Amino acid sequence: MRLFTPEAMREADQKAVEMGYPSLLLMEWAGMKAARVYQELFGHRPAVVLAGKGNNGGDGLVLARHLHLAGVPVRVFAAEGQGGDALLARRALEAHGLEIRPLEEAIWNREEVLVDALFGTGLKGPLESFHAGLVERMNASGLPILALDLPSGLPFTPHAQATATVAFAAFKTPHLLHREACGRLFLADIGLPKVLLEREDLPEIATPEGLLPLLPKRPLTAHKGSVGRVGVLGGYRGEGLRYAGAPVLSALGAYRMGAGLVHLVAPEGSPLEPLEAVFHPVQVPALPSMRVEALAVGMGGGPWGREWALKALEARLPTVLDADALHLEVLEAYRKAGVPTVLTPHAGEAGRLLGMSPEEVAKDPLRAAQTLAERTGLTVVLKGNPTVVAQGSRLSVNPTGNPALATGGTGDVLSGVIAALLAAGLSPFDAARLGVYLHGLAGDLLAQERDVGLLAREVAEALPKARRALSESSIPPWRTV
Ligand SMILES: NC(=O)C1=CN([C@@H]2O[C@H](COP(=O)(O)OP(=O)(O)OC[C@H]3O[C@@H](n4cnc5c(N)ncnc54)[C@H](O)[C@@H]3O)[C@@H](O)[C@H]2O)[C@@H](O)CC1
Ligand SMILES: Nc1ncnc2c1ncn2[C@@H]1O[C@H](COP(=O)(O)OP(=O)(O)O)[C@@H](O)[C@H]1O
Ligand SMILES: [K+]
Repeated sequence: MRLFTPEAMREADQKAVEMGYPSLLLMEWAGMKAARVYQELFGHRPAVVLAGKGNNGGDGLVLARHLHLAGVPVRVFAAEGQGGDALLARRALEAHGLEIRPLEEAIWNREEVLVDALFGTGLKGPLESFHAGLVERMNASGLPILALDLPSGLPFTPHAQATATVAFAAFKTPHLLHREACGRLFLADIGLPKVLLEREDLPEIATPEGLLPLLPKRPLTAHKGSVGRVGVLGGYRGEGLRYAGAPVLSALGAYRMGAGLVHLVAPEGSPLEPLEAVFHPVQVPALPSMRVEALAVGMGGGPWGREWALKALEARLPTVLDADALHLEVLEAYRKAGVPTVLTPHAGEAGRLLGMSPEEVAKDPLRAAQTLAERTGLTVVLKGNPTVVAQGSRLSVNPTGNPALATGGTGDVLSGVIAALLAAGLSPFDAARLGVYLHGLAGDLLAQERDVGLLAREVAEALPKARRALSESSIPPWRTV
């Protein structure tokens, strides 16, 4: 599945029309599907539809007609001056005898649900004056808001803060970059010819269907030496073993992701955990002899991070470089050596590598991840919401994960997860996108019970359940209607 920009979506719509597909059908399906979601979420609770004068407003007018036909009480406030399909939608609604009042008179009461059909992909620049005020009034109402296609105002501020959003035909960038404003996500197939949605040049959204074939299989004859062995190198002696837990969490991530054996190389005196690991206490960063197929390097390494990474490079094995191992000259050495490498920076670490502030990175994570991948020639996992995986010109945006994961050590777990998948034979890009998806899904499963107060080790423990959920496709990140 591809992530569309508003422009790419407009192109697809235009091409559909050129192919002979009537745009009015798209609008009809959009409004009808959105009405179906409305009823699923709110039943017969009365609706107030707020419609702009473009096609997004047109979708709202179609929805109003379908709700009316289904017996849901509807009041409609619409901007004046519709043309094209939106005008036809208006006439069709009027034909049913529904009164359409001017948008300026929009008012609602406590029993109602607001349908935001003000602006979709056609918005140019931030909302101002009347529209800004209207959206702020909607948000302050405390009423549920169902946004059609996009919460109006996105990607700018102010914007509607939706309870749920029905995206039409495909997800667009704001759905994933401003997930918080969208509430629950629904994806509505509106009958757009499928070929128009196959755009290899656009970033992919990682989906359960796309990732499932990547899950390493475990044959009956599997043994601990055949399913992938991981070496974890990290920790730092100088500050009284302050981050001694980081490599342990990485080892847990690797085991819970299915590694057959995990070797833990850490400073002398580090905790001998997890019990299942093979321990290699060292005086200084070193690469002991061990039979492994992939490495996770740098967690809790502090000033030792650089040395850990340079020592690890001697193994010439697929490697995950995390945290303190992330230095430009280290990355250059890995690129030169041609070692399959995944780096896992958060916005702060990526910003340091790119010479940007963390805020600039977070503002456009797709571009930041791609720039870092191009500059280093390696596979980049830019962690955050959303996490973005980049390699060369390939970009994959991850839809799982939630703020419950914002707690110390969850990134360490992720490095072990990706290393386990590398050890199982996946390519860096596949190990990264599958690992990130399952790690986020583990967090989502836990957040169903508790949305704060998670421990990183619990995220590791939830990984097998996430793996099961993926193979049964039982926890989709959105609903398709
Ligand atoms: N074939 C299609 O094109 C389809 C489009 N659909 C809907 O159409 C939407 C896109 O429709 P449009 O391209 O008409 O655009 P919108 O309806 O999103 O908005 C366009 C209108 O907003 C005004 N506007 C833009 N920026 C503004 C600003 N900052 N402040 C105030 N007014 C502003 C424009 O002058 C125009 O009147 C999609 O999001 C989707 O909801 C659906 O009906 C499905 C099919
Ligand atoms: N708000 C959030 N939404 C989704 N995922 C998040 C959020 N906050 C943190 N995470 C995830 O949690 C992990 C945190 O990693 P990191 O910052 O390296 O932590 P640490 O160094 O403590 O292990 C990353 O995988 C990140 O994507
Ligand atoms: K909208």
